[in-house]
Amino acid sequence: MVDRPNKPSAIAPAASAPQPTVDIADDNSSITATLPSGENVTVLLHGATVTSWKSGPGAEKKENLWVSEKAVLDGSKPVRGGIPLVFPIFGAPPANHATSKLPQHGFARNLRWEYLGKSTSESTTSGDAGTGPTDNSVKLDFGLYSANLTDEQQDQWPYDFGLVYSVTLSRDTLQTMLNVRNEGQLGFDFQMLLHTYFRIGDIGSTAITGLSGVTYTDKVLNATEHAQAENAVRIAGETDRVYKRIPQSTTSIVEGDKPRFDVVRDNLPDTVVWNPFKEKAAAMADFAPDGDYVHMVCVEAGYVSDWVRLEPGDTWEGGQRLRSLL
Ligand SMILES: O=P(O)(O)OC[C@H]1O[C@H](O)[C@H](O)[C@@H](O)[C@@H]1O
Repeated sequence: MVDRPNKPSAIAPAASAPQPTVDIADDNSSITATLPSGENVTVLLHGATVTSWKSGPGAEKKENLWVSEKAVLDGSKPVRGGIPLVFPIFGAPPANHATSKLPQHGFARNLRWEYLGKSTSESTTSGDAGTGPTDNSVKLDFGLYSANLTDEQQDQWPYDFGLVYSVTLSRDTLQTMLNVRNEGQLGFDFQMLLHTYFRIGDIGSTAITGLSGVTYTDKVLNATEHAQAENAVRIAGETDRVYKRIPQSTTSIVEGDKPRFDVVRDNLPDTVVWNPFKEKAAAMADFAPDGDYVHMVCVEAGYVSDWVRLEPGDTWEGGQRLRSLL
């Protein structure tokens, strides 16, 4: 028999057993963080786009985000799905404005971000004091700086800035926060938006609530202004609405009579509700399968009805907390 004096004791005391830790996988194009309880998030460095977020009570975690089967993930165009980050302009830029030369939705979703690292935390949930199960969370930080822009992009938007985007995963929530710092000598104006594509069962039985009484611009109806009369926004055709200066902080996505997601805005006054529906979905080269518009809805928290003004040396922070109710 082989003598193995250094073999660790098989009956080590429980207290010294290693605690399960957050797993981080980095394949040089994306970062995936997995909690010991199985929830996970993947962030593509291209655009710092969240491309997957899985959670749920059982061992089999469920995908919360919709990503097109034809989404382009190689950095040559923005990702059709997940959470693309829109900065410093939402939509087509206005004429005669500092953003006029930028592409639709700006440059942040088109550039490779830097992974800055992770921080983890643990909290003990209720139960007997100190002995309940442990809840882990992990925060992934990503950075984009004016120096990361091409010369052409720097000419198109000639400001010095630093962006830090923090994606925090905990048991049933995903928080995404953007910190914007003006590092230059000139003040600038920007818009930002978190273009979240939620995966849903069926658009026909889905409603968006929490927008009652809010004024919106209907981009499908020639940018006309309306007030949201009903509590539930239902989608039965192409929908593209900018809900502005919303007093309530939470917007919910309800499937049938069951709440499915809560979107809690932090320092973001507006929300865009978008579904391309049948014809527009079929016309988009990177939207697949064509019929999947029934399985997605975009509820996009942002600062888009106005501009955020940032003077030299100042910082601004805003974002969202998504809760998956499974
Ligand atoms: O095709 P994209 O540039 O990704 O934009 C997709 C959509 O984004 C937002 O929801 C806008 O309100 C829509 O007008 C736009 O069509």
